[in-house]
Amino acid sequence: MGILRNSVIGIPVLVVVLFLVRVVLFKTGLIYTVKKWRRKMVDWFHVYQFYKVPEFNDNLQENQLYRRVYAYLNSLSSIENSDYTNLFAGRKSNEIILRLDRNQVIGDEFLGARVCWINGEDEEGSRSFVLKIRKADKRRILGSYLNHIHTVSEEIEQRSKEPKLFMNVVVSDEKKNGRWRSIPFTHPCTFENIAMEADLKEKVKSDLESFLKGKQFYSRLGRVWKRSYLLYGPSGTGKSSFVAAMASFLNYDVYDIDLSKVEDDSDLKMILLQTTCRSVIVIEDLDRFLSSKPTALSVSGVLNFTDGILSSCAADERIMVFTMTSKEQIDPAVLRPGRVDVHIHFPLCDFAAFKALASSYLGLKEHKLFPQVEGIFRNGASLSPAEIGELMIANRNSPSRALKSVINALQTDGDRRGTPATTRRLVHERTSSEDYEGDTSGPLCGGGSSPAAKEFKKLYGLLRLKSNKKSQSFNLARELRNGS
Ligand SMILES: Nc1ncnc2c1ncn2[C@@H]1O[C@H](COP(=O)(O)OP(=O)(O)OP(=O)(O)O)[C@@H](O)[C@H]1O
Ligand SMILES: [Mg+2]
Repeated sequence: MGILRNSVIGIPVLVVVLFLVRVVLFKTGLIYTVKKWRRKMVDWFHVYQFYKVPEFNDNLQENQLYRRVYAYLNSLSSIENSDYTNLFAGRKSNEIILRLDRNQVIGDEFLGARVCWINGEDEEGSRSFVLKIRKADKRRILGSYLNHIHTVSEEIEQRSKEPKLFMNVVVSDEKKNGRWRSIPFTHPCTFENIAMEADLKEKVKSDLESFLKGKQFYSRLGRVWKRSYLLYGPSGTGKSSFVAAMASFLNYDVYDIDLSKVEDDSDLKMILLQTTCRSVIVIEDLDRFLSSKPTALSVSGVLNFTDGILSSCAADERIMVFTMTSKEQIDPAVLRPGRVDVHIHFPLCDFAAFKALASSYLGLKEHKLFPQVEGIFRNGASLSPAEIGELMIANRNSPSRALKSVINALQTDGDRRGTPATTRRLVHERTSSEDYEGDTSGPLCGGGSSPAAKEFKKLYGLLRLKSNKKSQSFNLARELRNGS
């Protein structure tokens, strides 16, 4: 009876005491001391192995693994539990970053195993990280754990990297190295700013994302890990802006190759070999270069640059982008699949694009003048997004005035786009390109230089333009083709 009474009173008392001890441990922070003792006890019953990652190797060169471990450890959430942590201001306002202090310990878990890292520094100031791992876990996880650190730190570096814009320069013969000069790449354009069919934007984004994840896929196929895009369309339709958007989406550096500063094919090879991985390599106005060829650089030099054996020696994970006004005159071999994987057409504005511009430049979703603008577009008038954007910026304080000036410009300049002025421009491009290609076959080219044939070419150009206008409109999704 006494025992029963004792346990009836004793158990609740014990529960209350344990609860109070727990409250005291947590409130006072003594729990961390208890945990430390418990860890020390557990350590007594395990055999550990230590791995040191020094900051510098024997030749006093930077140990890349140290840099990776540093990035990895400082990204762990358990850094907050370390006894001593440094706080720094980040790049963005209000951003605070945590950095492990020297001789501090940080724990990590991987595949069910607990490991510890010590951020060591000796009296002489040599720094290193020391990994403490149970011998029992070492064989099971060490290899994959180091691989994991590698992958995570690479991602972190990629995310925190400040992209650069590189431009090729002409240097003297003795100094063939260092052909690139760079500045921080701070172009504000993103996919969101570009007036373009939403579906197409999504397709490009997912194409880029699947490219990023495709390392194994490309190596299994024995292909160089690169992807090339052709952006073509009239001036001011957003091709260069799109390149900037691609680069900021990927957080890649941009190498903008000015072909007029490339002496010859071997010079181009040298330039390519000096690019780094994870970059967008851009050649603007390729059609203009192909038709004028101001330097000793050959067309095959440019083609080898895109798909030759040299490509495999240069840095991996590259996006190549070519821009041009029109691809009609270009030899199909230049643009064959594999050489250029994705073609994207940038047309002049249609009403949908105009509305997207009005929304981002003027904050207008609807306006009483919209039906009139739509009617003008339907009649075939058009301007480039750059022209419309400029009018909107100039009149941004008065949306109605902005729309009226767009209507006015469409009725004057825009009208000419669908009729002789544009036609002349395109026919001229067409003719000069045919001259360059020296194509003497086909229905257009019998007696290609006679005035009658020229008239026929102009007419043909006009017909092509009209049919293109219908088919191309702003339905760009069809223009996106992957590897075909
Ligand atoms: N589709 C678009 N959406 C939003 N803005 C655009 C668009 N197209 C052009 N712009 C604006 O027009 C200006 C010129 O565009 P961009 O230089 O990208 O055209 P481009 O096609 O490269 O012209 P070019 O062939 O002459 O080099 C940029 O400031 C850009 O903001
Ligand atoms: Mg451009």
